[in-house]
Amino acid sequence: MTATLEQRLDAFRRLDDAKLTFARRDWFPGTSGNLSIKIQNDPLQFAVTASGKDKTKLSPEDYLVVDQDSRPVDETALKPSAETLIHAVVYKSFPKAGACFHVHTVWNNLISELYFGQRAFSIQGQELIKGLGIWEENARITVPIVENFADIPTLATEIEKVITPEVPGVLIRNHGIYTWGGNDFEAKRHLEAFEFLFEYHARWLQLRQAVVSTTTTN
Ligand SMILES: CSCCC(=O)C(=O)COP(=O)(O)O
Ligand SMILES: [Zn+2]
Repeated sequence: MTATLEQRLDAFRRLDDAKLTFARRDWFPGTSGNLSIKIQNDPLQFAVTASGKDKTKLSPEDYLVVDQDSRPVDETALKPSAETLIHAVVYKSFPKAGACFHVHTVWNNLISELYFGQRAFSIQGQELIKGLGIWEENARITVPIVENFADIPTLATEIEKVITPEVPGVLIRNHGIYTWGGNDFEAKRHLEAFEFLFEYHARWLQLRQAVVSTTTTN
């Protein structure tokens, strides 16, 4: 069965909301980023942003519906995001995922490069970890980091190998983050929590270095 018009319009409207919210935060520099909302699992169909668009703007040609092979379900001149395969990997790995968001920010890029040697970024004891749906006392999370392969099928395969149900995100080195959730509300909350944790950690490292330099020179 294919998605109904009502289901498509609902997904497109939700994508508009998420896109404009993230655009206000400058999370789509240089047309980067892509967003999707799942419409159905069996067979998989999801609405995804069209490739190369200015994601700070709304237009009638912003989204299309694709299938499990990332191919458009309808006749369209629009090209799905170049990274649609990664959204498909997320939905196939986690059938409960209902939305998947990808942004490039300075903070997620800095963290991805700083910790690429360990192939993961870990952080503990931060209140915003609860924003990821993890409520245990003094929780520690580990976000995997993969190489930024230019070949998207290779990148998607690498992502498929490292993503886990415990932590709803993956960093791509010097590229950005993919995060997901049961629906668009949850995926947005996860993205905001991740971005807070990345920025906090990067700023904390800077501040600590400044304090160490001041105390050793005085
Ligand atoms: C100019 S950003 C390079 C491609 C990218 O990483 C991205 O997120 C946007 O690609 P899309 O095809 O979804 O527009
Ligand atoms: Zn990207």
